[in-house]
Amino acid sequence: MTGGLVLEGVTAGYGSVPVLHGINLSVEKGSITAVVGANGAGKTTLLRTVTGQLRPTAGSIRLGTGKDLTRVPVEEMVRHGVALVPEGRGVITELTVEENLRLGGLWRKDRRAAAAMLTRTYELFEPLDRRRKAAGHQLSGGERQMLALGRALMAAPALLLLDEPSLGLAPKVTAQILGMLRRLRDDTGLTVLLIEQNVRSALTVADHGVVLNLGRIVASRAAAELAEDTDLRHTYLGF
Ligand SMILES: Nc1ncnc2c1ncn2[C@@H]1O[C@H](COP(=O)(O)OP(=O)(O)OP(=O)(O)O)[C@@H](O)[C@H]1O
Repeated sequence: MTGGLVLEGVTAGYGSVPVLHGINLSVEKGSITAVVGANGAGKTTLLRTVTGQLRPTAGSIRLGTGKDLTRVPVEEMVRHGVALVPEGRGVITELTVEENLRLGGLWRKDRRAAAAMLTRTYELFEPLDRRRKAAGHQLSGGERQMLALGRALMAAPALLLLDEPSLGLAPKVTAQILGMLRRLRDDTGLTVLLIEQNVRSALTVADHGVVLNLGRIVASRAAAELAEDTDLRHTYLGF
């Protein structure tokens, strides 16, 4: 397996209280991995640790390129090809769609590449193309999620991390957003790590599924297989 992202023995937490205990996880390059688990399982903590908002107290986090992310400051992550779509979406509601997107590509020195990426983003997200001049606060929940995704893609990441993209969205809109992730994976070979409460949707879109329980990985399998494992669903996912 080619690692898009590899975690080895990662332990992390808040203050002296560990939340994640020796996490080993390999996200295959060009695939979508969903991390699911009950409330408090440690999903958000895992994402915070990969993105450098929290420092692991043990273990390592590496990209497939070999780049060691373990001590990379959060603001440097984007330069190493790591982009986060945060929970609550992080769209700047006072700015227009286009201004938000341009912010995502701001750090890139190559202005022509950034302009090309903007065109590409509008091709991918047709609803955003129609609402270029609309302010963030005028958008629907689904459009905001699309904008957050588009903004992250403006950085041309190799690894995209998403925190609860379905939060507050109608099932149809969730399916549309998650369908876009699949298209992106197919078109660009993007590696995706997805944290979701919505287990069914997540395992439908993902190639691989990981179940987290009390800060430990208790299952790591093909997503379709996990979705069919009734015992596992009852024990760890509550349905
Ligand atoms: N900032 C914090 N300080 C201290 N403890 C925290 C903090 N954030 C989370 N925790 C604790 O870490 C554990 C894991 O929380 P985390 O938010 O990572 O879980 P989660 O799986 O994302 O759950 P949820 O879906 O409810 O957000 C919980 O016991 C939580 O109380």
